[in-house]
Amino acid sequence: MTVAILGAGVMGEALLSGLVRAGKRVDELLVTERRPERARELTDRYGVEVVDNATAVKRADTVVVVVKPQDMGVLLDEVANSVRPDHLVVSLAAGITTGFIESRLPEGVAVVRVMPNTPALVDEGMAAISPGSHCDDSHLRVAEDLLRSTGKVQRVPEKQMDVVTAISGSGPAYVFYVVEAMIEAGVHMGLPRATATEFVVQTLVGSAKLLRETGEHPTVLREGVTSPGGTTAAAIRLLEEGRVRADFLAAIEAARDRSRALSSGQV
Ligand SMILES: NC(=O)C1=CN([C@@H]2O[C@H](COP(=O)(O)OP(=O)(O)OC[C@H]3O[C@@H](n4cnc5c(N)ncnc54)[C@H](OP(=O)(O)O)[C@@H]3O)[C@@H](O)[C@H]2O)C=CC1
Ligand SMILES: O=C(O)[C@@H]1CCC=N1
Repeated sequence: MTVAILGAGVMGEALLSGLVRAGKRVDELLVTERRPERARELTDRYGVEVVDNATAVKRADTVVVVVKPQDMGVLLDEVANSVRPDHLVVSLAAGITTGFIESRLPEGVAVVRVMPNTPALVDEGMAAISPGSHCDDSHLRVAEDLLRSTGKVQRVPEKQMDVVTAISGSGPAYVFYVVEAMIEAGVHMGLPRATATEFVVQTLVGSAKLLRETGEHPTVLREGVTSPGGTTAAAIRLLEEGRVRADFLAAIEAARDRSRALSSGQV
């Protein structure tokens, strides 16, 4: 089965590299890119063939579109004539609905909407997938197999996609933001940057593993760290007074609203 990835920037390359790591044959992969230097880079790195969008679609069974939401309309118009009824089109674009994609393609084409995230680069991705109106279970299974090469995959109703985008699609950025803040705090108080980075990153990895392996609620794990009258309680008190929890809610609502706005074509 030949898979074409249209637009191999950050997320397209994450999928491409995951498929290659998972043992997908490179001669069953095609990539498209606008800039020749980027195309050369991808060929050098993965040995993958880079072609134009129409050629990629014609030669592929599954077409994965990974351009920015703002570029989707133009790209779909460009390839619509090359799309066949037996194609599966998989979109990784934030906000863009399966209805929007179906309306730009020939009647009856199966479309799956996916929201991946960048930990896919290290096979720890979390992807949500939703079927369009012409999808059956076999289409969803093809999309699941593709995404499983980069981490976990879960089916969700499309109406949940904007929230999922705000939580797990954008989520790594929130985590990196907290990591940055913790490293800066260490440096501010005199730790060498390399030392602060090592301590914060390992704390993050260890905490994530603890959450996953124990299955405990985060509140229980936090209580385990928070000794009565101790250091953690002093820090958490400040975070609560700073309304950090309320800010997270407002920030994630803003991301959800932005995803909704992208679906209605707002740039
Ligand atoms: N980055 C992330 O964490 C996540 C991204 N996504 C989604 O993935 C999509 C891509 O995002 P991301 O990878 O970050 O963005 P990038 O800008 O890194 O990648 C998009 C790529 O598509 C190329 N491109 C644009 N138009 C065309 C075209 N007509 N033909 C061929 N190639 C084209 C761009 O080329 P050029 O450089 O010339 O513009 C660029 O290399 C978005 O829709 C985003 O919502 C989803 C989840 C997470
Ligand atoms: O910021 C964005 O719009 C994309 C979608 C989710 C993560 N990055």
